[in-house]
Amino acid sequence: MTPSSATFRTRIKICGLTREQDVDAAVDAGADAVGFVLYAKSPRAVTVERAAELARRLPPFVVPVLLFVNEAPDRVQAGLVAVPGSMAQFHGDETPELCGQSTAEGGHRWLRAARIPLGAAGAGFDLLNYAASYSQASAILLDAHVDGYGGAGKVFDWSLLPTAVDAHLVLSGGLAPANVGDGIALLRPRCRSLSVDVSSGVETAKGIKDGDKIREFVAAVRAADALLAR
Ligand SMILES: O=C(O)c1ccccc1NCC(=O)[C@H](O)[C@H](O)COP(=O)(O)O
Repeated sequence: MTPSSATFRTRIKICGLTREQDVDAAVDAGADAVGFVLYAKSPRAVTVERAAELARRLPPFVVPVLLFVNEAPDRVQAGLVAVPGSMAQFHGDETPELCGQSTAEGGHRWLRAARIPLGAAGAGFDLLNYAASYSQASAILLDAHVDGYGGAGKVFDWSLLPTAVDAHLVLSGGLAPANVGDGIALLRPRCRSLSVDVSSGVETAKGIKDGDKIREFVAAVRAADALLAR
């Protein structure tokens, strides 16, 4: 269950990109994936066409992730076709069946966002059952459950998570250079693999990323990996 090697490298997704310079900064800093929010109500929203345009800047092996909230399957499929090499992130109330239906054509990989209540209420979230229900997902992205679905910069109580989850996990929700190392140290031993995802913590405004904050965040992840490899 735990990573096969002590030198496991935590993968990084920088989310909510809207500008060319921010895509370039994320790639240059070492991001493994970049997220484009296709949920129109988000202040970070981009159109499919804009996501495709931004994604054309990506070198090979950096994955464009398209974020959907309760989107119709045909529009999810259209987005995945419009952005070659992309994967979907379902961040609404999509059922396992709907996620599968939306990605079946083309066999796209996809992420399921699990939105965990803040504070002690998070103890009631049954991640083991949730992960089992979404066993076809490439990974379960753990985010804080706040109004507006996501991108709120809020941290849920990581200690409430089970001590062992047989799934690839992506820790998300209020991450920043100051806390990401603690999250990696706590959660990496509990899952098949751990990645991290950040939006607010590397911004100066919603949808406007800061290159220095991105570089700081990546450096903090690398420092955490180095510490755990000792
Ligand atoms: O980022 C948004 O605006 C957003 C809107 C609606 C649904 C999902 C959204 N973002 C999803 C993400 O994957 C974010 O990176 C994640 O929620 C973490 O955000 P933050 O706490 O700001 O780092």
